[in-house]
Amino acid sequence: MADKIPTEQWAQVLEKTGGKVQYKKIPVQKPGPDEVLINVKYSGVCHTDLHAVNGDWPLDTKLPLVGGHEGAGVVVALGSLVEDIQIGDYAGIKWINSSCLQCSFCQQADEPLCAKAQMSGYTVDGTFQQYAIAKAAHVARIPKDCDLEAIAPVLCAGITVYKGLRESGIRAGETVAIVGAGGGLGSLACQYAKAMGLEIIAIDGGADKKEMTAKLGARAFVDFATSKDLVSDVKAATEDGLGPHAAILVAVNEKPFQQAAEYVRPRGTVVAIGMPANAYLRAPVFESVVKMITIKGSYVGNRRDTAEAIEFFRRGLIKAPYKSCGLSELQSIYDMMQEGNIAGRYVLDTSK
Ligand SMILES: NC(=O)c1ccc[n+]([C@@H]2O[C@H](COP(=O)([O-])OP(=O)(O)OC[C@H]3O[C@@H](n4cnc5c(N)ncnc54)[C@H](O)[C@@H]3O)[C@@H](O)[C@H]2O)c1
Ligand SMILES: [Zn+2]
Ligand SMILES: [Zn+2]
Repeated sequence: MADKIPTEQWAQVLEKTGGKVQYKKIPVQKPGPDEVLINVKYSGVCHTDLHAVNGDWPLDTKLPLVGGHEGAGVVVALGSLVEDIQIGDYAGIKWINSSCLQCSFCQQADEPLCAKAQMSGYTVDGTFQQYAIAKAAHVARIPKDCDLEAIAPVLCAGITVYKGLRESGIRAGETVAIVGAGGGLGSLACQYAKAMGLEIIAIDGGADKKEMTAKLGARAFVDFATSKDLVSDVKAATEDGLGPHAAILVAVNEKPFQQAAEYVRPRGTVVAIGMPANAYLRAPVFESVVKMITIKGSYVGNRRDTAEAIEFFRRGLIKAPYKSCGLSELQSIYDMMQEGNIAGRYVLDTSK
């Protein structure tokens, strides 16, 4: 028997952009006809949640806001139209909470590009609460043999970097630079890249992140804080000195977005994923032309990418480090993240 659904629950609520989150009790919502209610057991904390708190993107959030979009839990209630997922199933709430499923983008499985897409923990309440709602069509299906705590970071970080690696067109045996490799997305990117048979050059700062990325499978580490010439150091880290085949940018500063086009090899691809505030990509036109460089953005993933990213995890290929703490401690995680002091991901236990 499923536990009775309470009418009230613990949540972290942001009242005002730029303020602090407040741990308090709020009502549990009821799912609409095409929605499910999920008892969120664990939620990862993504840097996007911090962008939402700081209000540093050119896109307003709802307010008051319950953030969070890496929620892993158990389905506890179904809307009247929902048939393909059952009470008791494991499910994940990801960034794309819903989309219209009708526009030309949705029809081609580009649902993140849907103009009517709703985003968990941004335009609708997310996973920093014990019970959260999502459209049944969009919730991630999580197999029962997966650990809900460990899989939480896959639901944004994992899907996003898996998609970004695919978008880069890189092939097994080739070399990828992962920029911001010691952070949440970066640590997952190292694991997906390793599982895909890629050589990894990790770029980030500090001894902790160097050690962590080495354990995750990186062959080389370039420290952005101490390197005197980052472009040459990255090129020098490739066997033939020509630079990596692709760069996956998951850093939260602008500078690396202005360096990558200079160190990828001819025909190389730069994939922008991180979204530092007010930042621009920059590339030298002459070299980009004569080296035939591709520069592109990559935004989360669709439902198929979600299923594939989860399958890598289920097969035991994705073991990214995470630290656990209680939902009540979210503000202190934001403070550490702001300073760039988190190696890997934090996962919140919503029962604490
Ligand atoms: N495109 C998408 O779909 C998508 C999805 C999720 C997150 N994001 C964005 O990705 C970014 C990263 O998120 P996260 O949760 O991994 O953040 P994080 O804070 O966990 O990690 C960021 C990492 O970047 C590193 N870094 C900072 N400056 C750097 C530099 N100059 N060179 C190399 N590394 C540097 C930091 O040390 C840190 O390890 C955020 O902007 C987030 O909003 C985008
Ligand atoms: Zn995210
Ligand atoms: Zn649509």
